[in-house]
Amino acid sequence: MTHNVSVEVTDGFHLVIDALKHNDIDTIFGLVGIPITDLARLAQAEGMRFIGFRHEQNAGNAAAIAGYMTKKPGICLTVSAPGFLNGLTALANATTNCFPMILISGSSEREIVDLQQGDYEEMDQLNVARPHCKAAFRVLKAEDIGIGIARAIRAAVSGRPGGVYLDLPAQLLAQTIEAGHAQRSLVKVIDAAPRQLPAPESVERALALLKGAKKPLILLGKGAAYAQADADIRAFVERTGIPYLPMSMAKGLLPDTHAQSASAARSFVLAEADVVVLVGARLNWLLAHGKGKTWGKPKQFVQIDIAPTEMDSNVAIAAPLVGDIGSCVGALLAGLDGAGIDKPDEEWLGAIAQRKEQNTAKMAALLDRNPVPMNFHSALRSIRDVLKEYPDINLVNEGANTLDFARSIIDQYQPRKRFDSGTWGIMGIGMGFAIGAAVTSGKPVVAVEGDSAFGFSGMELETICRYELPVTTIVFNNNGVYRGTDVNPTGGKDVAPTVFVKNARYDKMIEAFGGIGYHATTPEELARALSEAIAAGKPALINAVIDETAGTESGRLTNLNPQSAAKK
Ligand SMILES: Cc1ncc(Cn2c(C)c(CCOP(=O)(O)OP(=O)(O)O)sc2=O)c(N)n1
Repeated sequence: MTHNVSVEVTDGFHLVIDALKHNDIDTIFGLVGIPITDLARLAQAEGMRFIGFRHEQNAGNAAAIAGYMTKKPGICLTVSAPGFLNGLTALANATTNCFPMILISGSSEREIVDLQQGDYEEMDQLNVARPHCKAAFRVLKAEDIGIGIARAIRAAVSGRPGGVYLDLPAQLLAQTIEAGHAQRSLVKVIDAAPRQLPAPESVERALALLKGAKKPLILLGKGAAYAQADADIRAFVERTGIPYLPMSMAKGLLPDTHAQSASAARSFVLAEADVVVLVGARLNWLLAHGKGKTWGKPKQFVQIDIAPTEMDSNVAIAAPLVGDIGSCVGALLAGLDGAGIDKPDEEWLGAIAQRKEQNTAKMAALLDRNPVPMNFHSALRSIRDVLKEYPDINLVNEGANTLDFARSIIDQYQPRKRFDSGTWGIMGIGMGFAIGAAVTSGKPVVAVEGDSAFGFSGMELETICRYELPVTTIVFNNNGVYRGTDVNPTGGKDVAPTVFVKNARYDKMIEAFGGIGYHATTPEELARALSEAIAAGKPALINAVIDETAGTESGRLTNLNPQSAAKK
């Protein structure tokens, strides 16, 4: 006689969801399709949030900014090949910016891909991903899903955070596995991003260098914001009395109105400082590689970074401090009293104050003007004055002139509230970051967008409306990329490469999805619309008409454009 013993089984679909939830991950950003539609349905049915997008790059950007805000990897889920490739830009950008995220894509079976037999959406995704992310893994057996998710989480957040690719062939999801065995295969990641303490001698060396400094400067990078060591970083700045300069996404670690902020004297302090403490700021193109006329006189650098190989990347580092930023800053603070470091010279502080006063007066003169139509400055003054009333607002910002001017005009008062084009200067992060920030924080978001930049992700207005997110998008509409005045030299029918439809009404776009559209032609109209939109807490778009002649090609990066011989 045979006995039918029923064995409870589960499958790969359920195991992926169980493994994510087992590690306290509650949200997936993605775009459904073969073979992951049912995975998205199941995630939602099992109590996770699945935020469905209109393009995978925006879902990836939302996952990346969620990782930056929480220090837990954001999850992006896509279909194979084209969907994976659309997500790959966001994965690469996350890795470049050190945002922890995991791109999970369905894929074709190995035996078909490796024989190149022409499967539906066939691509060797694991090998395509590898050069563009921090780590990449593939899972072939259901019992390995738990360890695969664990490896991806640890790789994304440990050491220097970044993007991780996890390849899930379609048949893995349908694989069945005995339920008890499945449960035992789950892995809860313990201490995913362990503290990495600096060597005592490195701390002493750094403090000794600071002791000898006459014109010290602290430079805060977005790594300092990511570290969530806000109190210690503020204490280090305030106890040393050293002037500081925040990179754009580090703004708000101390309020931009802080007396020690040297932002209004940026060029002066970079050129004149003698010892510079880099806190989670890499000496890449954003800091002129630490050399040349931007940096003027020879400097000595203290560099705090979690990656030892970051040291000497561009210039010699006199005092490398390798470890996680919280541990490094904490060690400096602990050694401060015993190091006998004096407050900076009054002459140095006075020179900075004078330069700040001069530059602030120049900016005030620009901001006080009220040209018709608006220019970047009058529009940004209006936004600045409204946002002053919302110190915890999330601000997304991209464009060329819109990015450059907003960075110095709109003050930040709290850390991890400004999200922008970052290390790559990438366009297209706008709506993805806005959705990621709104879903992650549950708080209002204002996205200040160049009209070209907005165009990269504008279809996500429907996503914002569908989830009723408190996102107000302000489109700086100057009729084109950088500006709207270029002309086709041939006189032909085609407009110039940088010009858009004149006087477009982007506010009508959001109305198509039930959002609130505003059309603003003056700073007063802009301020009124912005205040109303934030108070309403609903999806809104303000079409801000900006003088089409106001832009500069490539904003402050004009010098990066190669000059064609014909132009010389
Ligand atoms: C993905 C991508 N494509 C193209 C660019 C080149 N680019 C582009 C296309 C910009 C848009 C500038 O136009 P805008 O209207 O957004 O901004 P402003 O009007 O504020 O100058 S800024 C910039 O560097 C980029 N950085 N990233």
